[in-house]
Amino acid sequence: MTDSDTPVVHRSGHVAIVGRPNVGKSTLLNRMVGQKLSITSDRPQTTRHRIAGIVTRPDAQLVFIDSPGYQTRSGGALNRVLNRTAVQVAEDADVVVLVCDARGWTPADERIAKLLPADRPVLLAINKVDAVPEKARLIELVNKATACRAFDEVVPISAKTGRQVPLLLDLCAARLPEGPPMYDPDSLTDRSERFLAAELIREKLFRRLGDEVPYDSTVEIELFEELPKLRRVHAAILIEREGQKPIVLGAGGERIKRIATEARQDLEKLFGCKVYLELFVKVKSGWAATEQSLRAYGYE
Ligand SMILES: Nc1nc2c(ncn2[C@@H]2O[C@H](COP(=O)(O)OP(=O)(O)OP(=O)(O)O)[C@@H](O)[C@H]2O)c(=O)[nH]1
Repeated sequence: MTDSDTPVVHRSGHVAIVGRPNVGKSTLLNRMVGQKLSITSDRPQTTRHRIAGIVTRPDAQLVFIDSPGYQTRSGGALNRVLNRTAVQVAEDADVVVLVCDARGWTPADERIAKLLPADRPVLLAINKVDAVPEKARLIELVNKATACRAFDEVVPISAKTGRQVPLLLDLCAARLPEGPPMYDPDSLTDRSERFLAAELIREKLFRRLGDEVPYDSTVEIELFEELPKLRRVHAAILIEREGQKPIVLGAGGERIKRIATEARQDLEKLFGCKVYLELFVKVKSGWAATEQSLRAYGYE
């Protein structure tokens, strides 16, 4: 029998990436898809939306869904919505990747592990192994994790360096149901350019302002014009109070200018064309207070 006689099995399906805040889910998604789609920062809970990153290979199409980090402490409406989205993401997927931090298995990891559906493959990705040189610590973590639930596979990875990420990708692909691709092979995400623009601006905002960023601030795209070789974007950074404005603007507007420049450069790379970005600050008091107003901003 020659290779060409071998029946070609094609697999496709959804892979949920879940885990507590800050373990590196977005970094992993970006690494797998090879493009900057999901925002990353040192600040927990910067991911608030489900984002599909799509990997198309000859044998499989994997549609990754990034979820907001599970917030295991109780909180306001924003946290309730984030938690609901995260559980739902896992339940909607064919394969679940639980990401934890190699530096330690925490009670929060344990609670999330137990929330995950029992009737589909769950893989444990122990991320940031580059930060833990001692093997004994990893073994201890594996023992703790596997004592709390069974995993289909346990894979130590580094989303940052890419170590063992291809293996994780293969293990996910092998567990998807047989079927044709669900998306065009050229697409990287089911999110619109408009959505990605808001996410990238938000990432720059979080990075530039660190702990100073007003926690509930978000970004609203007020204009998104798609021209043949140009995108014109007007975006507002929404803050809670007038008093927070100087923090975002910086002295002489220098901070917001830098945020805009960095976001524009990333957007130009992502869209492959020139981007005119106008960024401004708006006070929108009480936007995070109700689930209804969250829905209005696209939080499911
Ligand atoms: N050393 C190391 N750091 C990593 C690795 N992967 C991610 N990080 C860092 O961990 C931090 C959090 O990464 P994110 O990808 O934003 O984490 P997340 O889980 O998506 O966070 P939330 O959006 O809060 O749920 C960032 O500073 C990353 O650079 C890794 O493999 N090694």
